[in-house]
Amino acid sequence: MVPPLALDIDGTLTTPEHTIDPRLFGALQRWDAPIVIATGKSFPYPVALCHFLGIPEHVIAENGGVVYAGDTIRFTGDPDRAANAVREFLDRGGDLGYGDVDTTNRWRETEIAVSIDGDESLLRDVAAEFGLEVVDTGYAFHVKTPGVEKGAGLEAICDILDLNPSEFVAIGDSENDVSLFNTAGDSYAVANADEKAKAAAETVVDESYFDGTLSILDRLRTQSI
Ligand SMILES: O=C(O)COP(=O)(O)O
Ligand SMILES: [Mg+2]
Repeated sequence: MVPPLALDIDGTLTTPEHTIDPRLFGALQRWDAPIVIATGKSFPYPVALCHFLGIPEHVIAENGGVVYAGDTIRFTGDPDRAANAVREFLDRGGDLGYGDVDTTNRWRETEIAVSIDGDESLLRDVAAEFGLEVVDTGYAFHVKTPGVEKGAGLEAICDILDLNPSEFVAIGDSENDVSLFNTAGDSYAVANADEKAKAAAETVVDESYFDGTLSILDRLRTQSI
């Protein structure tokens, strides 16, 4: 039996060009155990990914702020505080960096993302004043409520689906995956992972991006035979 998976998206299921690696489709469609997609992206992104992969929508979005599985959706965090902090960031000359339509934040419900090119030190100052934290995923800065984490999201999904987090294998690439690694029974970081993710993972593989994830899936499949 292959183990249940908790998979990060950016840096883990993607290519260096930020696109979904097309080999993901075959790899996950053949996976005979629950799969949770756990991301910092807003809710529609992982839902759409599951939908088009043809797998059940077991989703942790917004770094744990939104959890969806079965017929249940759960929200955690303080969206008003995040909105107030970002208003202050903008008032002091900061820029979210996503233009007027801003599809990165348009459907965000519990936290706010700022472009990785944004003013990090201003953002960190303002977030601290509002009692919020900033998570750097390598793809964006996320202004979020402390304690809202992918790991807590995995516990919530397991509660909904009557699974045990210790059965899961987590794969990720950045500091927003550390809590996921600590909650799952086993954990892998791909070679492009940041230092925090590498330090927290049980195993760091030699390959990067989806090459790394595919090598982990092959390894898990072989171990399960
Ligand atoms: O949205 C981000 O900044 C990163 O997303 P990820 O958690 O899927 O890597
Ligand atoms: Mg990632």
